[in-house]
Parts: sequence; C-alpha cells; structure tokens
Amino acid sequence: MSSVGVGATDLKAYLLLLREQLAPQRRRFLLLAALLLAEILLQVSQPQFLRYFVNGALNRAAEGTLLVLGGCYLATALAGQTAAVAAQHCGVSVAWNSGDRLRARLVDQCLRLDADYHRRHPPGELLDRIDGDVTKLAGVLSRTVLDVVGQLLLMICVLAALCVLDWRLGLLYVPLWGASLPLLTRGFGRSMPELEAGRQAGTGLLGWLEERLSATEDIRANGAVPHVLRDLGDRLTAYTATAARAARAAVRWPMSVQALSQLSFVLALSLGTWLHQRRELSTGDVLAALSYVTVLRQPLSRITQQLGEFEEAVVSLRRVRRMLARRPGLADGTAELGAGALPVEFDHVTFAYPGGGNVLSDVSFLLPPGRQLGVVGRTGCGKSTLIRLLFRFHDPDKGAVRLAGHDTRTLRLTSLRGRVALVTQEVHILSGTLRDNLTLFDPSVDDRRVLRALDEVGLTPWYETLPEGLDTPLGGAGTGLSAGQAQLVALVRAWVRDPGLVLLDEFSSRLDPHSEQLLHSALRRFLSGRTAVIVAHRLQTLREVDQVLVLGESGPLEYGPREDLMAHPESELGRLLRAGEVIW
Ligand SMILES: Nc1ncnc2c1ncn2[C@@H]1O[C@H](COP(=O)(O)OP(=O)(O)OP(=O)(O)O)[C@@H](O)[C@H]1O
Repeated sequence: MSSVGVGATDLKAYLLLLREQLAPQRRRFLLLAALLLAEILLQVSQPQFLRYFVNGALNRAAEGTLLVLGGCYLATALAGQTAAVAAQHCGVSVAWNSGDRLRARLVDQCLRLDADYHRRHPPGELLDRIDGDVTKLAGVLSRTVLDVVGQLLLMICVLAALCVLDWRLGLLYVPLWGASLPLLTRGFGRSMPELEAGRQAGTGLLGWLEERLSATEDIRANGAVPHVLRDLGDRLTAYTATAARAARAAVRWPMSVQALSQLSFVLALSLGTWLHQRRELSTGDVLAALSYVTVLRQPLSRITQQLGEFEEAVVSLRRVRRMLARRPGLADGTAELGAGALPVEFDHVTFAYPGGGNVLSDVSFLLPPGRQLGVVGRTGCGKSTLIRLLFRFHDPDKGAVRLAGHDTRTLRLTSLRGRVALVTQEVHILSGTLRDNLTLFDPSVDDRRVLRALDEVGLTPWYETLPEGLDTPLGGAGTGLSAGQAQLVALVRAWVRDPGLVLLDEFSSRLDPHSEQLLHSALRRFLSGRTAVIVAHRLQTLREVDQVLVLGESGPLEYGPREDLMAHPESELGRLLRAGEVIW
C-alpha cells in the first residue's frame, strides 16, 4: 500500500469500516445526523433575525415586533448551542462504541497471531495500535463524513443567503469560496508521509519503553540505569525530530485556508461599507452579511480540521488494516481431539527457526497414552523447541508431529490448546482475583474443582491465609506471589483444565527443596492417567517419567525406558548424570 497521499484504497477501506462499525448503531448515527442538520439550519436562520431586528430598530418598528425578533434571535442562538452540545455528546458515544468494537477485534486478532509476530512486535507497539490508533480512528468514524457533508451544506446555504441579500455579495463570495474547495483538496493528504513516519516513531518508542520497563529489575541489578537513560535520550531526540516534522506538515495546510477566511472577512467589511455608503444596503443587511461571512469561516476551518484529523486517522487505518489483514503463520485445521489421554508421536521431525540452522534433526518417538516422557540434554539443544512444536507454536519443516494419530497441522487450534496444557517457568499472574488467575476468566469452572486442585498441589495452607479466599485480588496492586508460588499456581491452572497431554518445561526450577518435594507428589497424582512430556534438568523430575529422550546438538542421542537407560552405565543419560548435566 502506498504511503503517499490519501488514495482510493484508503477511502474504500474507510467507508467499509464506517459501514461495519456504524451498522449496529444506525439509530444513534441518524440522531447525530439530525442534530448536525438542526445546528446548521439554526446557524443560517440566526443572521436573518439580526438583520430584521436592526432594520426594524432603525426604521422605528413596533416594540412588540422588535421583542419577538430579539427573542427569536436568542432562541435560535440557544437552540443552536443545544443542538451542538447534543451532537457532541451523541458523536462521542458513537465514537466510543465503534472504538470499543474495533479494540475488541484487534485484541482478538493479537491473541490469535503466532509467536513469531509477537516476537517482532513487542506489547508496547501492539498497545499503541489497539489504543492509540483506534482512538484516532474512532473520532473520525463517527463525525467526519457528517461534518464534512454538513459543513458543505452550511456553506451552500450561507452563499445562497448572501446572494439573496445582494447579488454583488453573491458575485464576490460564490467564486471565492468555490475556489477554496480545490485549495482544500490540493492540500489534502500532503502531510501523510510525515504523519506516518511520526506515528511509526511513536510506536517504536513505546515498544522500547515497554521492553525496558518490564526489565526494570534486571536493569537495576546490573547497574544499567544510566545506559538506559542515555539510550532513551538519543531515541527521544530522534523521535522529537520526526514528530516535529509531522506537526509542521500538519499545520502548513490549515494555515493557508485560515488566510483565505481572514481575507474574505476583510472583503465583506469593505464591500458592505461601500454598499451601505451608496445606500444600497441597510445597516441590518450589512450586519447580516458580516454575520454570514463570519459563519462562512466555520465550514472551512471545520473541514480543514476534519480533513487534518482524517489524514491522521488514515495513517492509523493503514496500520490497523495491516494488523487485521495479517494471517497467523499457522493455518488452522479442522480435526478435533477426543477425550482422555493423548498418544504423542514425533515422526522424523526436523525444525529450524527462520534464518537459523536445524534445532531438531530427525527426531522420532512414540509415546503411548497415559505415559510420561522426560526430555534431557544440554542447554540450547532444543528441548523447549520440541515442547513448542507439540503446542503448535511452530510447525516442523520435515516430518510430522501427531497427537492421537492426527498431524497437529490438521487439528483445530482451539481443540489442540484446549486438550494440551503447557506449564513453563514463565508464569504471568494477571490482575484479577485468585479464581480468575486459576480459571483464566472461565466462569464455567466450578469453585470445588479449583479448591481441589489447590489442595492437590499443596497450596491449601497458603490459600487459607488469603483474606478473601478465591476472591483475593492478585497481580497489580493485589497480593503478590513468590516465583515458586506462581509456578504452583500455573500447575493448578493446568489441573483445572483436565488436559489429555501435559507439557512441563522446567516448571519446578524456582522451587525450594521442600516445595519441590510437595510438587512432585502432587505431580504424580496429576500425571496419573495423562500423557506428559517433561523437560527435565533434575533427577527428581526424571523419576516421574517412563521414557527418556536425550537430545544432542545434532539430533536425538538416545530414547528408551528410563529405568533401562539409567541402569546402563554406557548410556547417554548415565553420562549426563555423571557430568552433572542432570542434577541429582
Ligand atoms: N524464537 C526463536 N528464534 C530463533 N532461535 C531460537 C528461538 N528460540 C530458541 N532459539 C534457538 O534454538 C535453540 C534451541 O533453543 P531451546 O530453547 O529449544 O533450547 P533448550 O534445550 O530448551 O535450552 P535450555 O535448556 O537453555 O532451556 C537455541 O540455540 C536458541 O538460541
């Protein structure tokens, strides 16, 4: 998509989004249109009352007539203001509703996009799209079309009223304002490249800030605060330069339009005075003409403002569309997984990350349902990658990963991830109650099931200290959890979902020996009757498994029943144990 100017594609996309977002709130949108129309009609009628009032006063009209005219003038002014405020209120509510719907769509899309997309777009960047871009877009979605059409209508009505007042006023203003329209369209879209660069720079800065702020502890612990601040200074300098260019580009165009509207007022004053001196216009007519010319300034400034906002919104629209158009790298399948423990098969699987060498080469194993496999090997040999393939964060380059006989590429992702639980050492505690954190906001999960899972994992004594039980707030300003407790909470999350395959990736690395002891007895109960693949760095974890796969740098080194491998002095597993690669 071109980034220069506002093109037909942008307008088409805007109208499509407009229809999509406004269809569910058609009534409110029509009310907004009616209010804007009322505001315009009241604005056009107001100078007429002024004109008749002044002419009447100068021609000694009856007091009653003057009172009625004055009252009408005030009433139209008041009604016009009321319509403007009501339109503002209605416009904001239409904007918020359409904005919220769009935000929900983007969050849904974000949650579906694959790990690779998230790796390249940090949360700060995504936030800027979900909130910053949508806020800009929502504003113009509700009002731009109505405002531009309404202001053009106002312009036509005012020009007609000027023509009726005196043909010479019409002769001056119709061509003058007619010429202003090409000025508007000529300037429109010119500042797009600068605006786009400004938005992109802002997004990049937010992504950078989010990354650094989430690494606060590491930065402080390593004394890196001054380096981070210096880097921030450099980035802010670059950002300010780009943002200033965007701001300058945005004001160039409205300024030329403003100059035109000032000129038109001076011309009205001169022509009106001249005609008045020649007694061809009454004082009331001159005042009405000046009043109309003042009103006439509004359409230009409102249209330029709306079009300026529209330009910014088009930048946001392009970014939002790019995000919505992004298809997850992994195509969804259609097959569903049944209930019960799932057999797992790796069939000559080879995998490399983009741009890298093979991480897994020709890995094969078959794990019957209800059995547990321990995966061991040196750091970086691909253990977590094997787990990620099972959860279908990635697809193998060669071979197939099968669950219950289905190639994972053919499975519906929601079915796969509903039946497979992944517990890693990275546990995110979300702002919400303990219940929310354990059920991940699924209201259908019964409290008794949650309490039983807490008990199985040995968290009951901790749970009993919580002031509000399952309603205790966690995360944010709520109760904090130690890293070990957080890992146990992650295990409860998995337990509550009753998975047919459990993937554990160094999940017990942050537990003290006592908690680890408790966890392992809980784990035995949890894994009984379920299939599990466990990345193990400790002998105690290995004791939970039936089979062991030893991975080496150039592929699988060994695969077989744990007891056989451990008993065999020449086995790879025995060598790893002796070398301390697996901790006793
Ligand atoms: N998202 C990624 N993109 C590119 N390369 C990656 C990615 N994730 C991991 N790697 C690389 O793949 C290799 C295997 O990583 P993996 O995390 O699977 O190893 P591991 O055996 O689990 O290591 P550890 O025992 O340290 O957890 C490493 O060389 C790593 O640098």
